[in-house]
Amino acid sequence: MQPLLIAPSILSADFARLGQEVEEVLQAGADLIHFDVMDNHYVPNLTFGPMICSALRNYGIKADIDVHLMVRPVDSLIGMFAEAGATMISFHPEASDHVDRSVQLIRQAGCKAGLVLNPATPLHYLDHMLDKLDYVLLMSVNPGFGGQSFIPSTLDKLRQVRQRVRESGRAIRIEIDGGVKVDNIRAIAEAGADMFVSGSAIFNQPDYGQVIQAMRQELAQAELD
Ligand SMILES: O=C(CO)[C@@H](O)[C@H](O)COP(=O)(O)O
Ligand SMILES: [Fe+2]
Repeated sequence: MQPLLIAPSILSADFARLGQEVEEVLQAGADLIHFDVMDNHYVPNLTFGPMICSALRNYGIKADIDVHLMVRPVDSLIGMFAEAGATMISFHPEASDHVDRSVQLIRQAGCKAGLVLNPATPLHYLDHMLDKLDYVLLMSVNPGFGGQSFIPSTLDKLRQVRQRVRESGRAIRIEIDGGVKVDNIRAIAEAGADMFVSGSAIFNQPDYGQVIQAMRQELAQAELD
């Protein structure tokens, strides 16, 4: 099992002071930054693009930036985000006409590539792709908004993804995104996730370090295979 990583989603940060927010959450113990890109087309919300990513790099942020593309089409944004400083890029297979090509573009751009599965997206999207992916991002809410509740059936799906990853024999990370909090993170880890996106549970509290530490304490008690 690889180290368990906590990735705060800046969707719930204070955008008026984004650089400081990212700096603070990293100082509070976060491992990397989750960057939700929404286009008001693939999902019914609109957030930020590559310019904000490069602004964070120019501000001095050195941590991995995990770009979660909720956009259609996908390919035209990949190079722009890589140039802007993204180190990981994931996309939703339903939003790409050529999933394998999109993954190739991400890897050619020097980033880690992830495929995102919505709550109702079947696992067969992983067929023929697991050998080319660096991570699978499993949505535990429907994409588009922060602050939603974790969909409980995701735990079973997570166990199935973990089994597939195990069978692949590759060190593919499994990231979970949506409704992750101190009180469910341990069960999520036990079901097979090793990277945890959390937005509102961290940024809606005054002390980010306290939440991240509480999450790490829960993770330390998880019974992992
Ligand atoms: O991709 C998304 C939502 O579409 C997420 O990354 C959310 O931003 C997570 O926020 P919380 O559910 O943790 O508040
Ligand atoms: Fe996300």
